[in-house]
Amino acid sequence: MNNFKTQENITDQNPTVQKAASQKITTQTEQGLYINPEALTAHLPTLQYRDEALYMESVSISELVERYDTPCYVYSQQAILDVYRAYSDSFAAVKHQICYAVKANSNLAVLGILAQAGAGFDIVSRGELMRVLAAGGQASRVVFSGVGKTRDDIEFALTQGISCFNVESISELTLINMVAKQLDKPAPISLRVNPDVDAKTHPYISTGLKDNKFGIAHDKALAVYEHAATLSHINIIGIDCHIGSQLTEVAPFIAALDKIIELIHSLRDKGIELRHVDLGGGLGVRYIDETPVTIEEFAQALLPKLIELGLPVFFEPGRSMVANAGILLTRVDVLKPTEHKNFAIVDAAMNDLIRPALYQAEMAVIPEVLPGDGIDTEGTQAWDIVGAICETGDFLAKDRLLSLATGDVLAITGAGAYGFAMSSNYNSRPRAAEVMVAGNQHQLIGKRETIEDLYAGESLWQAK
Ligand SMILES: Cc1ncc(COP(=O)(O)O)c(C=O)c1O
Ligand SMILES: N[C@@H](CCCC[NH3+])C(=O)O
Repeated sequence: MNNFKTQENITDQNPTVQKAASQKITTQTEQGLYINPEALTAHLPTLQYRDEALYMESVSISELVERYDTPCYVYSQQAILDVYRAYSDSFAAVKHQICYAVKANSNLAVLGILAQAGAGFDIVSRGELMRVLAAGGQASRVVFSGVGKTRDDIEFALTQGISCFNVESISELTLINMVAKQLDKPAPISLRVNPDVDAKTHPYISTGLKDNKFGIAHDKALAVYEHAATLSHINIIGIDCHIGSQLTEVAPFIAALDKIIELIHSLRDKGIELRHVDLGGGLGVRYIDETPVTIEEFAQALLPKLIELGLPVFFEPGRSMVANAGILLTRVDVLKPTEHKNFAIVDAAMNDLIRPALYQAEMAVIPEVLPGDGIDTEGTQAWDIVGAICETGDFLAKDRLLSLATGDVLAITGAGAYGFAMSSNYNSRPRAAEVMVAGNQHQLIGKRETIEDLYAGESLWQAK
């Protein structure tokens, strides 16, 4: 049986990393990457070791595994609220609204605790708005982003009384005006401006470059605002931008803000006065050993310009609110060492967590949160942690130095954002359970799907 001795195993075998491994989060060797679980969790807000056992808040992970089984997402309520408060406190010097980006994690319990804390929400579909309302959120604190809002979406959002549509094209503006006229209810809008700023992030999650589908080009925005001002049922109230996700530096945010401020001045010159500026989301998190700017540093960098501007400011954080509040627990089913590579096949897969497959995202794996009593392997080796799906791209982590046995439960950290929210049923796999922890309490907040659930809405062809 394994116990929590991975670090000793690796340092025994490889004296060159002996000292480094004791303090550093990562040690890269020729064989693979070693992640020191204790150094990693020292940077995670509510995940920590007590007597070599892993806890989230005051609940031991082994208790959660025994109760809810694997694969299972677990979220810390405290961690989510702490980040929300960090945003609120850091921007206290300006009037602000934190509109949590629902797409990052749209579980009702997550939305509910944020709604209770006073958060607003950034949504991209009618479905997300319905979730916010079902969780007790207020429509009057909702901003609606997205490039493809339908007539149905617009009608529903307008009827519910959302705060603002972040408009991404002229054709959307025309449609919103038309729907608003039919309902005889003027629509509050911002234009989402694409400032053509390099967010220096993965190309799939960069949204503020002129080649990206998002927003209205910065050099066209003034003309589109002037056009919007002529429309009978459009009420111009703000300006918006969102340049990408997992930004670790503040410079791209500042570059985008400068361009937005320049536009606000030009709009004032044309007699168009705005009531708020929305700077989107995008602040990055530490998955392993990245060093993104903190929320406090982010605020300190933006505040002088925002105070001078004198407009209320909206933010739409998604990842930074929830990523490090969540883990994905998964069990090692099969160990398959081969001549070239060692594969650990676990019970979670790309259908549960697609970020590694889609963006080659590196997420940390904590071994042996519950030791298995299955087939052990000899000490620390490099493993690819893979799912059982029939895709070569089905991996959760590659070349990780770990000591594994079948039955071991592993925790993938940073899984609170874009984890369950992006999951699917590929290969007819039921989606995982979701659990929330608060203090010494825990609760199932998302039931594991059954296989019958997967085809409950389907029917056999009936020949006539
Ligand atoms: C319009 C908009 N707002 C907010 C977000 C949230 O971004 P993040 O999760 O990086 O904070 C996104 C996603 O990137 C988005 O597209
Ligand atoms: N899904 C992405 C972020 C997308 C942001 C949405 N605009 C990720 O996991 O990193």
